Amino acid sequence: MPEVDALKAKEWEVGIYQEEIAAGQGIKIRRRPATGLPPHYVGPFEFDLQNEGNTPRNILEAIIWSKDVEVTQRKEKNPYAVLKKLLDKAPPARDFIGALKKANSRTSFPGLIAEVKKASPSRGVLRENFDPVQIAKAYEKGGAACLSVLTDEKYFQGSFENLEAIRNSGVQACDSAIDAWQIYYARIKGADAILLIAAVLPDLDIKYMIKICKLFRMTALVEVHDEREFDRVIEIEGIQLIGINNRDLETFELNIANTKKLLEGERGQKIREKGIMVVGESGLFTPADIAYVQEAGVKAVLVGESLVKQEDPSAGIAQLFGKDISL
Ligand SMILES: O=P(O)(O)OC[C@@H](O)[C@@H](O)c1c[nH]c2ccccc12
Repeated sequence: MPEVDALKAKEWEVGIYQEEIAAGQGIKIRRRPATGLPPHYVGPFEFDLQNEGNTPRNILEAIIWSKDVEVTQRKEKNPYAVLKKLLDKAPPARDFIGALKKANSRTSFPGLIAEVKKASPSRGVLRENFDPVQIAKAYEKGGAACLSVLTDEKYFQGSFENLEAIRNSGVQACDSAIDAWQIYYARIKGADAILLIAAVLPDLDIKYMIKICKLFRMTALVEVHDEREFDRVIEIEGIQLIGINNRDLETFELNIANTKKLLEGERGQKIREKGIMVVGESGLFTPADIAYVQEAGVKAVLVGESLVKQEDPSAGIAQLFGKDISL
């Protein structure tokens, strides 16, 4: 069918154009493998070249490629027309940043976003007897201001069902969002916030997704890992919450000094001027770690492993802060 081929050719051209824009912003993660065109469209030489790009370069790229396939399939089952109707039935989004601020002034510690995460690609299974609702309740009892719920099934053994089951505290859907569809779906399942990763999303996508969040009264937590990502994101209008990930998602390397590095000097100044709240993410295990990122300027922290691994996640929070921060 020639029309189908023509459409494929067009999609491929648009894809290449998008990859170029992303690369120009320093984004190394490719949205999908370069599968190339039907062989009769390009010469055999180009076709071979394209297919060289069909192995993901690192775990983050592997996650994005499989997410792209997943979202495409999910969209077919639940197209926008269906989601739009369900949106009205969803419980309204709650003030995620407000909850963090409140916790920060109540405890004088950074507001805690506690993560409900069964497994991760870097650490494997973190907790065998994993009951998401029970863990969420323990987090709340222990004084967490908000929750982060992994929805990715393949790499984090999470799900949207887990998200839906946990609706007592402010919840953030933690997934590699690459498409607006995921924001719609997360909102329907009860999410108040969503994570957007600057290492994956070009500026225009971030801007677009922030608009959708605003429309749904959701909070976007925009995650950066290095100076370049920070400098891109800080210029985007309407961002209220920036996360600094101490974990490099391409290499898994952890370094909590990353939070400090990105908040020093002019960057720290700028973020304070703009009144943007900063979340210190990943690799926080001790009261000293919490004190370190707080000293660097964060008003909130996102913590998974060190809490979810504890038999009693509630007690885990008190251990992490060196103090009982429950009401
Ligand atoms: O388990 P840790 O080291 O406390 O990290 C939590 C959180 O920062 C981490 O899970 C995370 C940060 N950004 C992400 C993006 C996708 C998946 C997971 C994440």
